[in-house]
Amino acid sequence: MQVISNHSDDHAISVHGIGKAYRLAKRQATPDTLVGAIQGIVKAPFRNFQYLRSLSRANHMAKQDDEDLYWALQDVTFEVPAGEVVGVIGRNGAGKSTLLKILSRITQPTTGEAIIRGRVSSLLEVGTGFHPELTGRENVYMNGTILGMTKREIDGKYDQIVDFAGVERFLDTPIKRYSSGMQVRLAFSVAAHLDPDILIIDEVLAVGDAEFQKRCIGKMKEVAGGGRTVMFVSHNMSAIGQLCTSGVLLSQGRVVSQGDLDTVVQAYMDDLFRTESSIGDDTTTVSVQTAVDGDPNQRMWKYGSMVRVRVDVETQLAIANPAVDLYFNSSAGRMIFAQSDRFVKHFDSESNRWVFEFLFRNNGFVSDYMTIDVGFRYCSSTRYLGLWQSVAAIALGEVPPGHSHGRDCPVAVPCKVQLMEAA
Ligand SMILES: Nc1ncnc2c1ncn2[C@@H]1O[C@H](COP(=O)(O)OP(=O)(O)OP(=O)(O)O)[C@@H](O)[C@H]1O
Repeated sequence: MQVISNHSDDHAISVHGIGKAYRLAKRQATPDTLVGAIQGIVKAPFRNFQYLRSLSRANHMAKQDDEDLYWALQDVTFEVPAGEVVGVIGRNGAGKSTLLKILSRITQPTTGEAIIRGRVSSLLEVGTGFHPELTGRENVYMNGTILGMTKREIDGKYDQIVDFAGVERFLDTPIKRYSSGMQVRLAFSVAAHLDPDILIIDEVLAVGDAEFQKRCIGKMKEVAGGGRTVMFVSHNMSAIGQLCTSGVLLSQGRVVSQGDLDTVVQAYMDDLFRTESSIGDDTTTVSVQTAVDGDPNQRMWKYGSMVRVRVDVETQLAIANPAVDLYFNSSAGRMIFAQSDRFVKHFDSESNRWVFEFLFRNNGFVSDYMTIDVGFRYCSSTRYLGLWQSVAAIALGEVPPGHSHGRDCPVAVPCKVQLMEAA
């Protein structure tokens, strides 16, 4: 249950059986009588004491089958040779940030140990590592000192840090007045320039603009080229591919693939980019299939190609006005565009199945990937049924050289929506 710093061995990072448990908050029962309320007040100190003790037990005596615990990481074991650039990937909530927090000593593992060989510099959530009341300049020196650098060493790096971050005019302004973009630029610059042996970066590319992202990747390459070890979390597979030499794939807190980058990324794509799935309840099943240019196995929705989203609805309910809604979301979880078919005129009471087809052309929306939320609902005077789930995801390609980026219409445009009775 510890994070150890050590300087022998060829591995910069060795992680053995790391687990991290969080204790789930329990809802307190509300008394419904006056006597119950008085009893509650009398017993409160004892209850609080028990609760605090249970919180400390999460770190020391956590059992894998304890129902009050949520295991964000379980049995995570891997080693990173010095000088390697490792991409840590996985779906939202897989445990990536928790792992980086443990390696950066921001939080302690509940089980297992991490051995870190060398000085670690990390950039985790926006704002961590900075004191909000101190100025940009003071924070640069504070971070350098924490990393074990002398004032003279920091002086030597100072101009490069400020240059890279582009915050010259705000150096004497307290950090709390910086925008989140400025904070990230400065934090990244500090982390990357202070000569760490191990650089740990969590999803910095999600905050900055495209130009800054490019410079970050360049800088991280430079750091890696100097023989440093880099651990980099990103949802952006193109950035991972440009930068990393190996990967670790986390799924539900466990390592499911590690080593060769191509193999790890492929395992992630297979897991993430389902082309078929279904949701439902006792009465209704909604199945969704995607196909790109007619190929149901194709996961890449490239510039210029068509994606067909087919939604099959089978229901035992006699319903009117069924509606299917599609929401396309970026990998950062932001909705990019939506398409609804709310005005279904055709309804055959004999049939309990419909097929909705939506067709979209990629007119220049290129990024890493999008997920599709599909919802089916109907309203009647007495009943409402709503089924919502993220059911499919499609990876986007690059715009081929010489083609327009479709700036006038960057999102895909639905070209056809139709309702057909199933055969
Ligand atoms: N302080 C906390 N208390 C309780 N649960 C937590 C805490 N921090 C993280 N978790 C949970 O642990 C799991 C892993 O979270 P983590 O942030 O490490 O995932 P992630 O892979 O980085 O996700 P994302 O890609 O969305 O950033 C999530 O289910 C999260 O809700």
